[in-house]
Amino acid sequence: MFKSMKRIIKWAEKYKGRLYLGSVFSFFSSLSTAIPTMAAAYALDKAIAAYWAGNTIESSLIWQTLWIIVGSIALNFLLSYLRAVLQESIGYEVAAGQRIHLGDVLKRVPLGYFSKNSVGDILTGVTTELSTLELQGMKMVDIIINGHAKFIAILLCFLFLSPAAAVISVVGVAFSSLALHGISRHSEKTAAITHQAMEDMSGSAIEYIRGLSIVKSFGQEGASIESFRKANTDLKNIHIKVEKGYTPFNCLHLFSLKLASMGIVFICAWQTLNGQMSLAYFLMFVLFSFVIFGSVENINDAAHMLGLIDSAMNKLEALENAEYIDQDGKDITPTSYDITFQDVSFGYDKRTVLHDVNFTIPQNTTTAIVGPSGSGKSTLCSLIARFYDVDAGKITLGETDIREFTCDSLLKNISMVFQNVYLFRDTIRNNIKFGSPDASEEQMIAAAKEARCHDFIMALPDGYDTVIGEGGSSLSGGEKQRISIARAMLKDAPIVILDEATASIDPENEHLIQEAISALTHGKTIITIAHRLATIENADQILVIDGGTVVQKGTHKELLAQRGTYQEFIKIREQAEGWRIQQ
Ligand SMILES: Nc1ncnc2c1ncn2[C@@H]1O[C@H](COP(=O)(O)OP(=O)(O)OP(=O)(O)O)[C@@H](O)[C@H]1O
Repeated sequence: MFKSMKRIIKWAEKYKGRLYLGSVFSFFSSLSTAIPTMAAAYALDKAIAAYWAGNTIESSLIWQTLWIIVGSIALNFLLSYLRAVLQESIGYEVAAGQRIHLGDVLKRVPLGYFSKNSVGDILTGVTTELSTLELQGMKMVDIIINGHAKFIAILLCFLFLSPAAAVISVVGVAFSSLALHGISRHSEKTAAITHQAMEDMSGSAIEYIRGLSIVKSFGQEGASIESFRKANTDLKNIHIKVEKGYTPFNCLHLFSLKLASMGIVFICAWQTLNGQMSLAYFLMFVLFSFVIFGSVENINDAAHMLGLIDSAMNKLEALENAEYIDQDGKDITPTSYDITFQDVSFGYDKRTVLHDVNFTIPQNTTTAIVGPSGSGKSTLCSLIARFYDVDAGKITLGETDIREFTCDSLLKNISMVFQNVYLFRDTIRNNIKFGSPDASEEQMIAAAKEARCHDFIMALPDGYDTVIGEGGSSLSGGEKQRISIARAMLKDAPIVILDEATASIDPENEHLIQEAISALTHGKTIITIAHRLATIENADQILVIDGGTVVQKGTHKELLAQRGTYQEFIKIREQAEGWRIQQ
């Protein structure tokens, strides 16, 4: 339990001063809660003594007692307030910083990380697990420190007035600590399983929601609802099992404290009957016997929660320690924008996808990459942007191996337009300005005009302030494409990687997208996964990829003259587009 607490304090290291000062206030606030009862007992004792002596009760005693009670209540309020001000926001402040940091970590890990770790795992880490720490971390530290502080404060009074009652209290707390240790151990053992079940639940919920359109269109519930149901049942069963395992320790913890309360009442009654304690102090002890353990009782929940927090911290540490792809990268400005692949091989996991790839893309030229589905075209583009690192060989930009760049300094030079456009749930303005947050309104509108999307944006009721749905769900495929082109245009990077849309876009949209692409690529180094014959024909260089290697390389004319994959490919494209090109 204390080990977990130390971890939380380390987590909030930046705010350690506030945390400790808050604990000091917490201790004195606990001490001040005992003062009214003690003052009342003292006054009652004096009053009873005066009554038996036949004297009148001095009014000054009543007033002094009253002022002490009012003063200690006010002091308690002030100290509790100061503790709350100092401690309660710490969790939120640390978690907010950590969330940004985790976002940065995820931006810098290789994309392979997301294949090895499920979205559910990562999502649970940055949301649920971090929230557990954020909402509960400081509270648990307070419950444990405050719980013990309150106990020690009242124990000091006991030591002063009845050492026997103090001994019984310590024995009661010692027994309850054994039970708390059991709760901690049980929680440590089960927390990882509980978190895994929560991650599975998130993962299957994401999968189910993502696949809903398919589920509806096929009128089937399918495997996704099955795994959602299974994850739900597993989570319920694990929660019930954990609660059942925790109940005996919890009962033992509460039982030892209740037994100690009864022991205090008995010993004080015995001392009163023997004339060793006054009636007033006996009443005070009866009251204290109920409150002394009140704060220690709450520690059982904290002990259980600390196990969960520990497991959440393990998960967050694993996320934070993920290796950056650009760990040793430097901010480099390339000497030119020539891109060269030298003996490049690469595979996802163990399966090699690219073998000994060699080619050069000279600056300010257009290279079309063609080849059958699954041949490795997108993988080539991902390697240029360093979404993954090559397994063998090297890729250079200018004269420099791209592994020497930081991701930011490399990607500053590259704009990418994907077939599957992702737009953020934000305004159209912010989506266009995503890669260039400092761009002016005029520059943003100019890019939108060049990308042929200004007119349809202005026709929307809120224009550029229109908030689009997650992933761009409230726009058509063609509109999303053009916004992504405007985004790339505004970035104005010297290298453009383009995955040409093959989706069945209507002729009007295709025409607009082609116009937008021509504006985007003017005077740049272009690498395009090309499907349209016009693009292929006009490229300065065509790379034909098949089975993960470059099988042909040259201009359209040169390749058409050769027998091979390219001729086949062109034949199929001609049939698809319904026209023949002139040789
Ligand atoms: N993230 C990934 N993890 C594992 N394997 C992958 C991953 N992405 C692609 N692959 C595999 O790598 C091979 C090449 O894929 P790639 O997407 O580069 O082909 P492509 O030529 O672009 O295909 P298409 O024209 O259909 O988009 C395929 O066999 C594919 O299954």
